[in-house]
Amino acid sequence: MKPISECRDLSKTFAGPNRLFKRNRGVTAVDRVSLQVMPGETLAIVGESGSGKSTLGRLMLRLLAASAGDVFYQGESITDASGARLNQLRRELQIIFQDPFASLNPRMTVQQIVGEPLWLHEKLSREARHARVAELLRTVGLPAAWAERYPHEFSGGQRQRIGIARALASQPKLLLGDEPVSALDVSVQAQVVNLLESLKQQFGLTMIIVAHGLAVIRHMSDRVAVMYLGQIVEVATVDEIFDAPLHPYTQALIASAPQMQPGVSRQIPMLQGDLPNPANPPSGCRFHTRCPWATADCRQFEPINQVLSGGRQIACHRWQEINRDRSVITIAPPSAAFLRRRALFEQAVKQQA
Ligand SMILES: Nc1ncnc2c1ncn2[C@@H]1O[C@H](COP(=O)(O)OP(=O)(O)OP(=O)(O)O)[C@@H](O)[C@H]1O
Repeated sequence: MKPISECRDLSKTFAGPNRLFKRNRGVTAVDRVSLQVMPGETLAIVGESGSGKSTLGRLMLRLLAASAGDVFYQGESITDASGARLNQLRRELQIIFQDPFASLNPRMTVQQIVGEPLWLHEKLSREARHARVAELLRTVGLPAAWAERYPHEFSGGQRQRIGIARALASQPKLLLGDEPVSALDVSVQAQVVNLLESLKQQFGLTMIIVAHGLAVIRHMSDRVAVMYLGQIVEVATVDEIFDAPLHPYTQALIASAPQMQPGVSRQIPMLQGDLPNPANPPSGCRFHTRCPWATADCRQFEPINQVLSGGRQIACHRWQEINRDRSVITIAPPSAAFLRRRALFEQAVKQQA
């Protein structure tokens, strides 16, 4: 099966406030990330605030232009897509925003909000638009008769449903949920999560979910990519991430949510300190300043992203030592690219010695 969405060595640097200052290099929010999203799956991107999750999601939807690297959609490079092609992509690649209060135009009725893409992209007649909006509202669990109301007349959960109806109006293939439920009450969160799940089945959608909330991720996703300071440190199935995380950062992240694994959390060091400044990330492995396992090598050299059996990925110098007791892990034969990078790494270690 080929990925529906993919990025290779993707980077995004936001310029600093004053570009005239040479020392102000800006923030590299996403740094040489490679990731694949398979058709029909829900891939979650997790990490602390500021780790680059939203930026990566937006780059993969071409809502943002990359600074370097490539983005592919259905096998086609869309890195430099523009004009009519970009408009077409806007329909197929949709986003649901975190804040249902800010993302809907308060001066437009629900009919106008949800009907806008139908008018813009499909040029549907007024009657056809009304019928389609009514159908979309029913699909997301809202009465069709509410189409003439304004966003302020709805609760947070209902507004998020309107945002979902608007995204569905374009018949998307790939949906990015950028913290889709984090602004909602916990009871409403579960309803919206269940709605997204059932819509995914109904319309055969592929989803990328950007989220802090581990409970949401565990419930919704098939695979999880863990981000730290602009880089992906681990990619695995949701069960592997929660039951046998390999990267010390993933382990700390899971342990920081004690309700997820009562008892187990005590055995793993909790995450200490704050995320370093993304504008000036640590050398070597970016996690070394907070990692209880860090050695001199970790401080000096970036870890190689290793692909294990089943497509699991891990970028940590010491993951095997840290996880010595886990017999479940089998290692796939290393790729030629991995061997080349390891040879370069070993050469660099020798030169430093
Ligand atoms: N438009 C922008 N201009 C300048 N810097 C930006 C911009 N967007 C994001 N950044 C910076 O890029 C880094 C990553 O931001 P991003 O929003 O992608 O992280 P995140 O993991 O999604 O965080 P959060 O969970 O808080 O949304 C941060 O340091 C942020 O300040």
